[in-house]
Amino acid sequence: MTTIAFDLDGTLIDSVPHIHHAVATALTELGLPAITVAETPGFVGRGLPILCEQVLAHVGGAPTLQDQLYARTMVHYVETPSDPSQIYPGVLAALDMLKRAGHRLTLCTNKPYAAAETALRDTRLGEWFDVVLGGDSLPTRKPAPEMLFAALDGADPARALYIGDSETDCETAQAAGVRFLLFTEGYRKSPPEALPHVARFSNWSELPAIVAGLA
Ligand SMILES: O=C(O)COP(=O)(O)O
Ligand SMILES: [Mg+2]
Repeated sequence: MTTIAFDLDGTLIDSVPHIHHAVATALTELGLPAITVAETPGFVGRGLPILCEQVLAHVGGAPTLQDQLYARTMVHYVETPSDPSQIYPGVLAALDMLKRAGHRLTLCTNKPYAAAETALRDTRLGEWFDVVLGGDSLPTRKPAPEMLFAALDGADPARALYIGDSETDCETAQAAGVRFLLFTEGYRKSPPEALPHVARFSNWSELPAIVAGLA
């Protein structure tokens, strides 16, 4: 049995439309210009506090509005249903095969826990994971390694795997001493070669065989 940790946004779910809706609605409520869908991936990956800080700078809003933007975005994050059709193709079959192979599946996302919980509930992805950790579950968030350590629950990091889409995930895996697998269709900013990984895949149907070769 291998403990496998998964990232959420840009890895299991193409959540940019949902995130964009929440942030753009919150910006409008605060009387600020909205961001576009195309701009949104550039703000995703380091958690909601950093997203709010960067979005405010981008639209020319006062930094003092950060707490309000966070609070309003959270309301829409939690109240707006997540669409199960935004799960990347092949994710459910891959999770099913990995679970049947006896692996322990866990989730490590920088999305605030309440928003992750509702997304996992709406998409029914939640039932696959033994442990779910969000960006505010611990005093630190990714790329600090504590979230991965907590998901491993004492298992040897060197025997575990972490699957994610971004620079943040790669740095987290490196900090924790966990092998990193890169899903290439998410919200990465740099080329795949720039992110050290033991394997990469663009289609979830490839993952069970990759894991079988590494576990
Ligand atoms: O909320 C974020 O910034 C990113 O979330 P993720 O860690 O699931 O990619
Ligand atoms: Mg991600």
